[in-house]
Amino acid sequence: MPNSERLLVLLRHGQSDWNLKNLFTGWRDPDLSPTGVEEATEAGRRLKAQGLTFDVAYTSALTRAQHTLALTLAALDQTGLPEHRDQALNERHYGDLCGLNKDDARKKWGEEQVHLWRRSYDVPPPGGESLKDTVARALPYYCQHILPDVLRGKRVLVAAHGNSLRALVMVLDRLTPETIPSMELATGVPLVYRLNADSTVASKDVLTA
Ligand SMILES: O=C(O)[C@@H](CO)OP(=O)(O)O
Repeated sequence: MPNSERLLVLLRHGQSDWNLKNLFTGWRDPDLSPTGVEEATEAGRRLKAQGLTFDVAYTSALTRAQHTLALTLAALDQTGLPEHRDQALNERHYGDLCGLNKDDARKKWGEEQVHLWRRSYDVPPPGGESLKDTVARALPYYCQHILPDVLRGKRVLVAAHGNSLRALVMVLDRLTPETIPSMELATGVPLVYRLNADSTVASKDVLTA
C-alpha cells in the first residue's frame, strides 16, 4: 500500500570550496569543502534521528549536490537509492559573476546592486539568470518529475542548491517577489515538507542543529 505521508525533503548542499572562498559559483563545479563533507553527513544523521528514509532522490548535474546526496544517503544507510540527476536543479547561472569574489563585487558595483543580483526575484546578474529565470526551469521539472513521485507516495529527497531550492521554496511557501529576498537557505540543513493531496504544504520542519 503506498504510504500517505507525501514526504518531500529539500537539502542545500554542504559548504563548497567556493562558498568557503566567497566566490560566485553558479554552474561552475567545485566540490565540497571539508566542512561541507561534515555538513552533508550531519544532514543524514539528522534525518535518521527523525526516523526518515527515502524511496527516490533527485539532484543536479553539479558535483557539490551529488556529493552531498551520496554522503547524506550513506549516513542514512541508503546508499544505492534510485537517483535522478538533472541540470534543471542546478544553481542559478551567475553569468559574468562566476568566479568573482563577492566582496570584490560589492566594492566594484556597490552593496545594493550586488544584493539585487543575489536575492531579488527578477534582476538577472550580467549574462546570468534571475531567480525568476531559475523558477522558470526548476518549477516545470518539479511539476513533471518530483511532485508526481511525492503524490504517488514515494518519499523524496532533493539535494540541490541555494537558489534552485529558493525557487521551489518560493512556490511551496507561497512567497512573493517582495518576500523572497529575505529568504536564505543554510548549507546542509534539511527542510522536511509534508504535502497535502492537492500538492499544497501540510507541514514544514527545518532540521537545524
Ligand atoms: O555563488 C553561488 O552560486 C550562490 C550559492 O553559493 O551564491 P549566492 O548565495 O550569492 O546566491
